[in-house]
Amino acid sequence: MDDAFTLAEREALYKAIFSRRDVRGQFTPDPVPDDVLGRILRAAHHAPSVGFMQPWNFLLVTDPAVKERIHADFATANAEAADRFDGDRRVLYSRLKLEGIREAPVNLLVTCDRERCGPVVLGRTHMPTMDLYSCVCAVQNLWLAARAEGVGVGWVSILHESALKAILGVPDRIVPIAYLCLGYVSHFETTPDLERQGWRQRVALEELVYRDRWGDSDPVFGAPSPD
Ligand SMILES: Cc1cc2c(cc1C)N(C[C@H](O)[C@H](O)[C@H](O)COP(=O)(O)O)c1[nH]c(=O)[nH]c(=O)c1N2
Repeated sequence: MDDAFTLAEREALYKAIFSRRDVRGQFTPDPVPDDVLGRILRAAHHAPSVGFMQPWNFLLVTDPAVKERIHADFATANAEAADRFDGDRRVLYSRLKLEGIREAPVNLLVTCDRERCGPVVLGRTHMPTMDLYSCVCAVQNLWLAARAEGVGVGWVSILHESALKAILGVPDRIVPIAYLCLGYVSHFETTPDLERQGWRQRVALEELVYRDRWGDSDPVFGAPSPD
Protein backbone atom coordinates (compact mmCIF):
# COMPACT_ATOMS: atom_id res chain seq x y z
CA MET A 1 0.00 0.00 0.00
CA ASP A 2 1.66 3.21 -1.20
CA ASP A 3 -0.27 5.50 1.09
CA ALA A 4 0.49 3.62 4.34
CA PHE A 5 1.76 5.71 7.24
CA THR A 6 5.36 5.21 8.22
CA LEU A 7 6.00 4.29 11.83
CA ALA A 8 7.09 7.87 12.54
CA GLU A 9 3.90 9.24 10.98
CA ARG A 10 1.77 6.89 13.04
CA GLU A 11 3.59 7.90 16.18
CA ALA A 12 3.10 11.56 15.32
CA LEU A 13 -0.63 11.06 14.91
CA TYR A 14 -0.96 9.27 18.25
CA LYS A 15 1.23 11.90 19.88
CA ALA A 16 -1.23 14.58 18.75
CA ILE A 17 -4.17 12.53 20.02
CA PHE A 18 -2.73 11.63 23.42
CA SER A 19 -1.04 14.94 24.17
CA ARG A 20 -3.95 17.16 23.11
CA ARG A 21 -5.34 18.98 26.12
CA ASP A 22 -8.18 21.31 26.91
CA VAL A 23 -6.26 24.49 27.74
CA ARG A 24 -7.66 27.17 30.00
CA GLY A 25 -4.86 28.69 31.96
CA GLN A 26 -1.49 28.75 30.27
CA PHE A 27 -1.98 30.91 27.17
CA THR A 28 0.84 33.26 26.22
CA PRO A 29 0.04 36.59 24.54
CA ASP A 30 2.06 35.70 21.41
CA PRO A 31 -0.09 36.21 18.33
CA VAL A 32 -1.00 33.17 16.25
CA PRO A 33 0.22 33.97 12.70
CA ASP A 34 -2.41 33.87 9.96
CA ASP A 35 -0.66 31.03 8.12
CA VAL A 36 -0.77 28.86 11.25
CA LEU A 37 -4.40 29.75 11.86
CA GLY A 38 -5.09 29.00 8.21
CA ARG A 39 -3.61 25.50 8.47
CA ILE A 40 -5.63 24.79 11.59
CA LEU A 41 -8.86 25.97 9.97
CA ARG A 42 -8.08 23.98 6.84
CA ALA A 43 -7.73 20.86 8.99
CA ALA A 44 -11.15 21.62 10.48
CA HIS A 45 -12.63 22.11 7.01
CA HIS A 46 -11.37 18.68 5.95
CA ALA A 47 -13.43 16.92 8.62
CA PRO A 48 -16.00 14.36 7.54
CA SER A 49 -19.56 15.66 7.21
CA VAL A 50 -22.90 14.03 6.55
CA GLY A 51 -23.70 14.10 2.81
CA PHE A 52 -20.50 16.17 2.45
CA MET A 53 -22.64 18.98 3.79
CA GLN A 54 -19.74 20.99 5.30
CA PRO A 55 -22.27 22.80 7.47
CA TRP A 56 -19.69 24.76 9.47
CA ASN A 57 -18.56 28.37 9.64
CA PHE A 58 -15.64 29.72 11.63
CA LEU A 59 -16.12 33.08 13.32
CA LEU A 60 -12.81 34.47 14.59
CA VAL A 61 -13.01 36.77 17.60
CA THR A 62 -9.96 38.91 18.36
CA ASP A 63 -11.42 42.26 19.48
CA PRO A 64 -10.77 42.56 23.25
CA ALA A 65 -14.07 44.42 23.72
CA VAL A 66 -16.01 41.55 22.16
CA LYS A 67 -14.10 38.98 24.21
CA GLU A 68 -14.90 41.00 27.32
CA ARG A 69 -18.62 40.76 26.57
CA ILE A 70 -18.38 37.02 26.04
CA HIS A 71 -16.46 36.71 29.28
CA ALA A 72 -19.14 38.67 31.14
CA ASP A 73 -21.73 36.14 29.95
CA PHE A 74 -19.43 33.30 31.00
CA ALA A 75 -19.20 34.82 34.51
CA THR A 76 -23.01 34.88 34.80
CA ALA A 77 -23.43 31.36 33.43
CA ASN A 78 -20.62 30.01 35.59
CA ALA A 79 -22.23 31.37 38.76
CA GLU A 80 -25.49 29.68 37.72
CA ALA A 81 -23.57 26.47 37.04
CA ALA A 82 -21.89 26.52 40.46
CA ASP A 83 -25.35 26.64 42.07
CA ARG A 84 -26.20 23.27 40.49
CA PHE A 85 -23.57 21.46 42.56
CA ASP A 86 -23.70 20.77 46.29
CA GLY A 87 -21.24 20.78 49.17
CA ASP A 88 -17.64 19.84 48.41
CA ARG A 89 -18.34 19.56 44.69
CA ARG A 90 -19.54 23.12 44.65
CA VAL A 91 -16.43 24.34 46.47
CA LEU A 92 -14.21 22.42 44.06
CA TYR A 93 -16.20 23.65 41.04
CA SER A 94 -15.76 27.24 42.12
CA ARG A 95 -11.98 26.77 42.24
CA LEU A 96 -11.72 25.40 38.70
CA LYS A 97 -10.57 27.63 35.87
CA LEU A 98 -12.92 26.79 33.06
CA GLU A 99 -12.06 29.29 30.33
CA GLY A 100 -9.29 31.44 28.88
CA ILE A 101 -11.47 33.84 26.91
CA ARG A 102 -9.57 37.05 27.63
CA GLU A 103 -6.06 35.59 27.80
CA ALA A 104 -6.23 33.60 24.56
CA PRO A 105 -5.25 35.82 21.61
CA VAL A 106 -7.86 34.19 19.37
CA ASN A 107 -11.37 33.06 20.20
CA LEU A 108 -13.28 31.09 17.61
CA LEU A 109 -16.92 30.17 17.29
CA VAL A 110 -17.61 27.07 15.19
CA THR A 111 -21.20 27.05 13.99
CA CYS A 112 -23.58 24.77 12.11
CA ASP A 113 -25.80 25.96 9.26
CA ARG A 114 -28.55 23.35 9.45
CA GLU A 115 -30.10 24.52 6.17
CA ARG A 116 -26.93 24.58 4.08
CA CYS A 117 -28.00 21.80 1.72
CA GLY A 118 -31.78 22.19 1.79
CA PRO A 119 -34.26 19.95 3.58
CA VAL A 120 -33.10 16.55 2.27
CA VAL A 121 -29.49 15.60 2.84
CA LEU A 122 -27.85 12.28 2.04
CA GLY A 123 -27.22 10.42 5.30
CA ARG A 124 -29.35 12.79 7.37
CA THR A 125 -32.78 11.62 6.24
CA HIS A 126 -33.30 9.48 9.35
CA MET A 127 -30.93 11.02 11.87
CA PRO A 128 -31.35 14.78 11.60
CA THR A 129 -28.72 15.65 14.21
CA MET A 130 -25.90 14.35 12.00
CA ASP A 131 -25.11 17.86 10.75
CA LEU A 132 -24.37 18.93 14.33
CA TYR A 133 -22.11 15.95 14.87
CA SER A 134 -20.29 16.74 11.63
CA CYS A 135 -19.36 20.13 13.08
CA VAL A 136 -18.00 18.44 16.19
CA CYS A 137 -15.76 16.37 13.90
CA ALA A 138 -14.44 19.67 12.53
CA VAL A 139 -13.73 20.85 16.07
CA GLN A 140 -11.75 17.71 16.83
CA ASN A 141 -9.69 18.02 13.62
CA LEU A 142 -8.97 21.61 14.58
CA TRP A 143 -8.02 20.64 18.12
CA LEU A 144 -5.52 18.00 16.94
CA ALA A 145 -4.01 20.19 14.22
CA ALA A 146 -3.61 22.99 16.76
CA ARG A 147 -1.78 20.61 19.10
CA ALA A 148 0.61 19.68 16.31
CA GLU A 149 1.20 23.42 15.69
CA GLY A 150 1.91 23.98 19.41
CA VAL A 151 -1.33 25.94 19.78
CA GLY A 152 -3.56 25.24 22.78
CA VAL A 153 -7.34 25.07 22.46
CA GLY A 154 -9.93 25.34 25.21
CA TRP A 155 -13.64 24.66 24.67
CA VAL A 156 -15.98 26.92 26.64
CA SER A 157 -19.59 25.77 26.83
CA ILE A 158 -20.60 27.59 30.00
CA LEU A 159 -22.30 30.32 28.02
CA HIS A 160 -25.86 31.29 27.21
CA GLU A 161 -26.46 30.42 23.58
CA SER A 162 -28.74 33.43 23.14
CA ALA A 163 -26.10 35.83 24.52
CA LEU A 164 -23.41 34.30 22.33
CA LYS A 165 -25.58 34.76 19.25
CA ALA A 166 -26.54 38.32 20.16
CA ILE A 167 -22.98 39.45 20.93
CA LEU A 168 -21.58 37.96 17.72
CA GLY A 169 -24.52 38.73 15.42
CA VAL A 170 -25.14 35.08 14.58
CA PRO A 171 -28.31 34.62 12.47
CA ASP A 172 -31.24 32.70 13.99
CA ARG A 173 -30.89 29.61 11.80
CA ILE A 174 -27.23 29.12 12.71
CA VAL A 175 -26.40 26.90 15.70
CA PRO A 176 -23.33 27.64 17.83
CA ILE A 177 -21.39 24.40 18.27
CA ALA A 178 -18.14 25.32 20.00
CA TYR A 179 -16.72 28.49 21.48
CA LEU A 180 -12.97 27.92 21.50
CA CYS A 181 -10.01 29.80 22.98
CA LEU A 182 -6.78 29.45 20.98
CA GLY A 183 -3.22 30.53 21.57
CA TYR A 184 0.33 29.45 22.14
CA VAL A 185 0.87 28.01 25.59
CA SER A 186 3.66 27.85 28.13
CA HIS A 187 3.24 24.06 28.25
CA PHE A 188 0.74 21.29 27.63
CA GLU A 189 -0.24 19.31 30.71
CA THR A 190 0.15 15.54 30.43
CA THR A 191 -3.22 14.79 32.07
CA PRO A 192 -6.61 16.54 31.86
CA ASP A 193 -7.01 19.47 34.27
CA LEU A 194 -10.21 17.93 35.66
CA GLU A 195 -8.33 14.73 36.46
CA ARG A 196 -5.44 16.54 38.17
CA GLN A 197 -7.82 18.67 40.18
CA GLY A 198 -9.75 15.67 41.47
CA TRP A 199 -13.00 16.28 39.58
CA ARG A 200 -13.11 13.04 37.61
CA GLN A 201 -10.78 10.25 36.52
CA ARG A 202 -10.45 8.62 33.13
CA VAL A 203 -12.75 5.58 32.90
CA ALA A 204 -11.06 2.25 32.08
CA LEU A 205 -11.56 1.41 28.40
CA GLU A 206 -12.62 -2.15 29.20
CA GLU A 207 -15.68 -0.83 31.04
CA LEU A 208 -16.86 0.87 27.86
CA VAL A 209 -16.39 -1.79 25.19
CA TYR A 210 -19.18 -4.30 24.56
CA ARG A 211 -19.61 -6.90 21.85
CA ASP A 212 -22.78 -7.97 20.08
CA ARG A 213 -25.15 -6.79 22.79
CA TRP A 214 -25.26 -3.69 24.96
CA GLY A 215 -23.71 -4.49 28.34
CA ASP A 216 -21.97 -7.70 27.26
CA SER A 217 -18.30 -7.21 27.95
CA ASP A 218 -15.98 -7.85 25.05
CA PRO A 219 -13.79 -10.97 25.38
CA VAL A 220 -10.76 -9.05 24.18
CA PHE A 221 -11.12 -5.38 25.08
CA GLY A 222 -13.65 -5.91 27.85
CA ALA A 223 -11.63 -8.44 29.81
CA PRO A 224 -11.53 -7.38 33.45
CA SER A 225 -8.31 -5.77 34.65
CA PRO A 226 -5.92 -8.24 36.31
CA ASP A 227 -6.16 -6.43 39.67
C1 LIG B 1 -18.38 19.51 24.27
C2 LIG B 1 -17.31 19.94 25.24
C3 LIG B 1 -17.56 21.02 26.09
C4 LIG B 1 -16.58 21.42 26.99
C5 LIG B 1 -15.36 20.72 27.05
C6 LIG B 1 -15.12 19.64 26.18
C7 LIG B 1 -16.09 19.26 25.29
C8 LIG B 1 -15.80 18.10 24.36
N1 LIG B 1 -14.40 21.12 27.97
C9 LIG B 1 -13.11 20.38 28.07
C10 LIG B 1 -13.22 19.13 28.92
O1 LIG B 1 -13.33 19.48 30.28
C11 LIG B 1 -11.97 18.30 28.68
O2 LIG B 1 -11.95 17.91 27.33
C12 LIG B 1 -11.92 17.06 29.56
O3 LIG B 1 -11.83 17.44 30.89
C13 LIG B 1 -10.73 16.15 29.19
O4 LIG B 1 -9.54 16.89 29.23
P1 LIG B 1 -8.58 17.00 27.96
O5 LIG B 1 -9.37 17.62 26.85
O6 LIG B 1 -8.14 15.62 27.60
O7 LIG B 1 -7.43 17.88 28.41
C14 LIG B 1 -14.59 22.25 28.73
N2 LIG B 1 -13.61 22.70 29.56
C15 LIG B 1 -13.79 23.82 30.28
O8 LIG B 1 -12.89 24.22 31.03
N3 LIG B 1 -14.95 24.56 30.18
C16 LIG B 1 -15.95 24.16 29.39
O9 LIG B 1 -16.97 24.84 29.32
C17 LIG B 1 -15.80 22.97 28.63
N4 LIG B 1 -16.78 22.52 27.81
